[in-house]
Amino acid sequence: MSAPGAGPSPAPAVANVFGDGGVTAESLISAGTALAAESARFAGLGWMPGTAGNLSVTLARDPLRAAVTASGLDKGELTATDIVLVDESGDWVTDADGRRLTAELGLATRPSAEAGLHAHIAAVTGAGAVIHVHALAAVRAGAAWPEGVLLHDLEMLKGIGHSAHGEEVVIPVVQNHQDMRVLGDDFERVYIPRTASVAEVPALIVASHGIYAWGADLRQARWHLELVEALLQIRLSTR
Ligand SMILES: CSC[C@@H](O)[C@@H](O)C(=O)COP(=O)(O)O
Ligand SMILES: [Zn+2]
Repeated sequence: MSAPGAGPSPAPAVANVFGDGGVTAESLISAGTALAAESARFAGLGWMPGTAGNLSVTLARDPLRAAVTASGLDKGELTATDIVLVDESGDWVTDADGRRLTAELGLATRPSAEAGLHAHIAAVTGAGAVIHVHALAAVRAGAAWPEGVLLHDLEMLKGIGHSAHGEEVVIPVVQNHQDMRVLGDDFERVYIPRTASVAEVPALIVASHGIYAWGADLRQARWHLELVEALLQIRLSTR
């Protein structure tokens, strides 16, 4: 209990279960609240038809811990507890006795089928949040340019860290696969990390499926997603 005047105690970090990065029950539920709100936004845009799409927030690194949306739910109707805490492989985090966290915190019981790719993208890029939707322009562009979608001389490229003029930017495309380890390897093959002279492209098209976008936090991931989808719409309509 808190001493008088000391304010409420912080929620305890359960190191064995959450990892050593300071993940707490409080931060997990706060992530779930943000993921539900963000998910409703994309469902409203028609980018998550049926139960399509999933989102994650990175909560800790070394080892990686991410809150990912639960599988098979209507992504326009998520609540703060419709999430699962996963590790770097996208698997459920368990405590030292192999027990899952769900009962204590009232969390969902099945992580997104694509949690493995979320965790992989977060690990490789350092992203704080990853969003996956089934937006139409991404799927159309992936079909039109399976080797990657070339963009240049478009103002909105500035919003994903590139120049509006004189730079060729490729949104990578990988083939769809149900095994997230295969998709993760394919992602690494096409991902270009940021260097002093080259800016990262914070998005990946999965052909015949949808698009992943990421950023330092949920808001930046959303901006990247919306901008890339808009850029792809322009590319398709001006070819
Ligand atoms: C409605 S089919 C879409 C799924 O197969 C999948 O691609 C998807 O985006 C949602 O999977 P989920 O496991 O609910 O996170
Ligand atoms: Zn999907």
